[in-house]
Amino acid sequence: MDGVAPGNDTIAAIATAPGRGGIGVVRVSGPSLLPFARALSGREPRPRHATLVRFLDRAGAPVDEGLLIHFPAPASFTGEDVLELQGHGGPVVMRLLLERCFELGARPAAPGEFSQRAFLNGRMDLAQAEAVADLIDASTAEAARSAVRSLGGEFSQRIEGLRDELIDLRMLVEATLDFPEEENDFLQQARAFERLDAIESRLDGVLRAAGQGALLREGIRVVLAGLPNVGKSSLLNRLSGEERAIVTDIAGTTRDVLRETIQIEGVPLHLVDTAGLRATENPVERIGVERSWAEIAKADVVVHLVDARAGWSPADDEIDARLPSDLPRLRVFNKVDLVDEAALDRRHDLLMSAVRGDGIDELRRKLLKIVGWFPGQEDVFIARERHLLALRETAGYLATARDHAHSLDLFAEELRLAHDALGKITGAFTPDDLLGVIFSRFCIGK
Ligand SMILES: Nc1nc2c(c(=O)[nH]1)N(C=O)[C@@H](CNc1ccc(C(=O)N[C@@H](CCC(=O)O)C(=O)O)cc1)CN2
Ligand SMILES: Nc1nc2c(ncn2[C@@H]2O[C@H](COP(=O)(O)OP(=O)(O)OP(=O)(O)O)[C@@H](O)[C@H]2O)c(=O)[nH]1
Ligand SMILES: [Mg+2]
Repeated sequence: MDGVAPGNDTIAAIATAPGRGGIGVVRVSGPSLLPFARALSGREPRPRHATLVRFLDRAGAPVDEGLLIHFPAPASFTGEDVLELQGHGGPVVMRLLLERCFELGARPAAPGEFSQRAFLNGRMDLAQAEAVADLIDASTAEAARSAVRSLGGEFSQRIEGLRDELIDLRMLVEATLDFPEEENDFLQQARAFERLDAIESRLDGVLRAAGQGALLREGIRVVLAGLPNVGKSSLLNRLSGEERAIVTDIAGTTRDVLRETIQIEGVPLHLVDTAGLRATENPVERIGVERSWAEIAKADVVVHLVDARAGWSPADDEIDARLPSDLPRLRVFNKVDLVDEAALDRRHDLLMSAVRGDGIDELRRKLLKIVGWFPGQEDVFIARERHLLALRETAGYLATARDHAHSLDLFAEELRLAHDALGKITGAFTPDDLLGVIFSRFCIGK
């Protein structure tokens, strides 16, 4: 994509996935599209009305018959003139319609370029534009609902509320910079530290809420690990409700990594079943074990399964010691249907039977708890890792500001940095190259 200068050229893309049946939309955005619309249809479309037209080729022969809608600037999605060509959605006819738009002077839209123009023309802020992409990519209904909340501006409004308080404080501080002899007095009198406290606790609330939104968006990677034959694949099948993995009583059944995404309370859980961890001469199994460790390295949480009949063994100690030290883990004793619970050793977080179903609900609850999901929330807005980083950066500057209370200059500077960091979220202060990266990850036509 050529930077982020507001485009003054015309772009076009197929905005619906062409497939069997149904209709398809080609979307066009540019500075002035009435001549375009006339050449395309031989008609004068009425603003914001669907008009049944023939889309004509250069020779005036119909390419397709469909609905044409003209959204004159600035009341359109991008803030520019927008045309929508709603045709018969087959891949060939949609391609012909798109080619015709190129003939009339449009060029292919880059990924995310419609949203980018909407952002650059002030139709939405950056967090809202990102929510468009997150809505499309949502993997659960809850994630989709949260994305709609962010799209509607709930997240942005909370950021703006914070920003306004920060601006108030900054104005106070900056106004006093010219009177250095009053510094100490000033910070006390203006209740600067109380204001800072208030901002910090508000920021804390946003950070927590955004953390929940990021969980909904990204989901969590749960790796099922343990010695061979303890029931990892049985657990994957139980949680996904499908006979996804091969289960046998032969130790070393699973070799390749198996993935299955499920959801708990709308939080996507990316489950990974792995080869049982043991030293082995078998070269195929050994590669499987290496892959298990590679998955563990990328996990958000490990479910360490143990056969309850054998209990926690020295081999389990070895596995546990080799897990990354900060990786959350659940020690789960499986196959409790085969043992007398009273006789069990106590080194477990949970008792379970993948076959009979004991402990499965508790496992679900514990997994959510361990990654910090609070059950029963209704007003979550979608957020991204990028937003969390910006919020943490803001918090860092505010904390440093407090440490610089002896110098109004330094205090003011840290507040300025906090303000800039916060501005990255809505795009009020986002470097162009970062914008390019963000929008290039959207799909074409968005
Ligand atoms: N046909 C169609 N459906 C669509 C879209 C689209 O572009 N075209 N959208 C694309 O994402 C989404 C809806 N988002 C939209 C957002 C703003 C405007 C728009 O024209 N806004 C003007 C007028 C507002 C009004 O009339 O109230 C504006 O904001 O000034 C259109 C669609 C989903 N459905
Ligand atoms: N009774 C009982 N049997 C179980 C339970 N969970 C698993 N099994 C049995 O234990 C055996 C091994 O199960 P798997 O799920 O293949 O074990 P795994 O950990 O994936 O084994 P590998 O892939 O070889 O590492 C199978 O015969 C399962 O039917 C359980 O909760 N109760
Ligand atoms: Mg297995």
